[in-house]
Amino acid sequence: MILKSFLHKVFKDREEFMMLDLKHIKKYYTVGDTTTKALDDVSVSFREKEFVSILGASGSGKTTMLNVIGGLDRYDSGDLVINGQSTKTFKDADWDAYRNNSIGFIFQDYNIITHLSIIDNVTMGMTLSGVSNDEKLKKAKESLERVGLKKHMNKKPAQLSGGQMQRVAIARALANDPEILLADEPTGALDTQTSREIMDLIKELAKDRLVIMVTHNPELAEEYSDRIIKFNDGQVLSDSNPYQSGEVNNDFELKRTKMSFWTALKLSFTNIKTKKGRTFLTMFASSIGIIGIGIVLALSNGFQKQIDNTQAETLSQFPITISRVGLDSQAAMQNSQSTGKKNFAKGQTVTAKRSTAELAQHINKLDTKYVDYVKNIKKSAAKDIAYSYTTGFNLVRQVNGKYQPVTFSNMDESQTQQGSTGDPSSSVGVGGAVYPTDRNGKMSFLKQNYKTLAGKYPTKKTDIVLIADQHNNVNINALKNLGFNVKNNQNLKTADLIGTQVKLVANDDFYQKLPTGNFVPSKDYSQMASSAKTKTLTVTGILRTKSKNSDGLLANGVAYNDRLTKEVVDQNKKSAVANAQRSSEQNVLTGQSIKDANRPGLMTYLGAASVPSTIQIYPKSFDQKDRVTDYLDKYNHGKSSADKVVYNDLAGSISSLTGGLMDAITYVLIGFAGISLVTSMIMIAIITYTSVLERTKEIGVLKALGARKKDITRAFDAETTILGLGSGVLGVVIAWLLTFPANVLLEKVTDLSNVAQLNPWHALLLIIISTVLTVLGGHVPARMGSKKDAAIALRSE
Ligand SMILES: Nc1ncnc2c1ncn2[C@@H]1O[C@H](COP(=O)(O)OP(=O)(O)OP(=O)(O)O)[C@@H](O)[C@H]1O
Repeated sequence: MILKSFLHKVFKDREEFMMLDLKHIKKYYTVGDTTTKALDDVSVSFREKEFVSILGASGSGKTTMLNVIGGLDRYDSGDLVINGQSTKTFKDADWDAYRNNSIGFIFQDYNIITHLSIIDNVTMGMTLSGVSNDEKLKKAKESLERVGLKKHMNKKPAQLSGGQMQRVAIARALANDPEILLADEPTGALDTQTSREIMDLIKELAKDRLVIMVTHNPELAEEYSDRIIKFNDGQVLSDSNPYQSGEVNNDFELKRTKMSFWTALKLSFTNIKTKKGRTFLTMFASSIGIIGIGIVLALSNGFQKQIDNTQAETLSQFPITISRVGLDSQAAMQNSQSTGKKNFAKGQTVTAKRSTAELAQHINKLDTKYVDYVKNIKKSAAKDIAYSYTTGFNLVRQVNGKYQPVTFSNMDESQTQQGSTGDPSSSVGVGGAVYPTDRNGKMSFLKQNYKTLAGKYPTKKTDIVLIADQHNNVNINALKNLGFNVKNNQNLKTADLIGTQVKLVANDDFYQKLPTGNFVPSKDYSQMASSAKTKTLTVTGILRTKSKNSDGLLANGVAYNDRLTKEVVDQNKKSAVANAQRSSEQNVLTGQSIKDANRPGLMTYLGAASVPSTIQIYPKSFDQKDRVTDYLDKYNHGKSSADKVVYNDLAGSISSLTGGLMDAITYVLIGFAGISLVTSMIMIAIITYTSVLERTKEIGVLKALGARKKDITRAFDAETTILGLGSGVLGVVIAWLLTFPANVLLEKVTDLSNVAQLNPWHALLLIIISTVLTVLGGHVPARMGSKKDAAIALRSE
């Protein structure tokens, strides 16, 4: 042990430790049919501290040997022993670390990364091995000082002379304090004077390390180096001072390298800065897709908001309607599916089948139980509920001094044949629109949706109104059926209509019983009019819709309060004719037998049944509508299909239609804009590929400094990240700016203000998409770049 340390000391003093040992190294290049033996069984050892020059003809394998020693190129066979450690089992990461920790490269053409500052060039190796910032800077300054560049430290590489550039390269090689300095014709590009200065410097450095220099200049080699090895055809021809044998200093340990993403970003950023114009154009071109999508989203957002607002405003006015005869959309759908088969039937039979329309028809049982259920809808969800009873109104009016029967219908009565259907409600006395009373008893429905064209809003149950459309048209049949003698397009004074009185006669006064047991309307109208039970209805106003949206809410013609119908039903329920009808199998008015289907209609007409024919529920707001429909759906849970009550939600079907339409348009437009995104992705791939080609030399230098494949990929990924982020932000900003002129234009054309609105979340999403797509597009060329052979990369021009 003591002996060993003694020997160690003695050998160390004599600088006789062995640093490198090449054992039968072979490196062949095969291109096509020819094989070049660049290194053909080379065995040579190097001391820990000496200055070795390698001479030889061009193509004799000098650079190849330097590259093999420096770990830039792999030997085919043999072994390279570093400090006693074989490199046969070295993995990529070990080679990377070896280059970084132990090797300093100096090249003929300096290989300075021109877009980085001098300091950054010098510190790159240390950056890769994760040396702290302060230490890096300190060491970089030291080594720059050592090569005599203290004064020029803040210049850009392009501002330096050749000699100065080479000094930077030497400073870079020194900065990490490597054991081995490899110089490939370091003075090849320099004049004699500068060459000498550089050689002095290298000689100085060789005092503490192994320097291996390839040169074509035998004089310089003779003058400066301790040992000259001559090469010929890949073999060692002569060696002026061969190393025989000796101790090995066994303290070889490698520190792994790793480039942080931050370093990669910095590297890419400085590179991008050297080509600002191109970068901006690239970003702009690839932002076009983002601009497109941004605008489409902004517009569709705005339009959807507008549509939603309008819908909420207008469609909430439309009631959910439950009629005695409803449309079962589910049954209708099933049926249309089964009849939708394309094939023609085979065989010689025909099938008896109910029609689609009939199958879809659903008879709702609007009994008291259901009415009570509906009455319990929360007031916060439904503001008004109108129950219409298609009960017959027995009406008479005095025309030209004589009472005559009239109706509230707006059908052309001369066209309908009375009694033909056996359901009098289809032809007589029924009609007109029923408007609901608020659930708190007030009559705000009309005030909300209609304004008075003439007269006043109704205040009592017996007040009735005429509904006109926005052009002041009133249904001519409604007027004729009230006994007015009018022609089409005839103008009437509102004063002539307001105050019109109609007598509403009770069943018992209106019908007389015949000896046969049937009932017929009595003919003595003036007596009916003066009966105690008769009510006087008065037209108090002519109303017109407030906005286009509520047009059609009530039918054009006579409208009356739902409480009036309820009162008539209650009155007529106990009438003789109703009682008779209840217990009769025949129509007590005509004596004809009645079909089952028509019976409920007839019963309600005569007031014998007090179930409503239609229930209209007015949701408080568009949002509350769902609560109402949910409530109605709940009633149907677990009921047989015959007991189910189906409703018609007109507003719902309209809104789902327009919503779907907007979505569809948006998707199509985004699809188009998406194509340009893909285009820009391809463009980025091409640009990254170009960048990889342009930076081949840089890749070689980084690898010589110990960068791993991953680090190279990372450097290019960082570049595409910057590009993608830039184009995303640019695209979003441009799209946002474009919303302003777009809004001005849209306001001029459509009267809608502030339609285009870019949602900040969408903007963020677009930036992320742009970045991710760009990085993806650039990743493949980045990988290609990282796989470039370092030795070949350094040889590239
Ligand atoms: N990647 C490669 N593919 C094929 N052949 C190669 C490759 N690299 C080097 N060679 C060949 O190997 C031989 C040795 O090349 P090397 O560059 O080591 O010679 P050199 O002595 O350094 O020459 P010079 O003094 O001109 O730089 C040459 O014949 C060269 O053509």
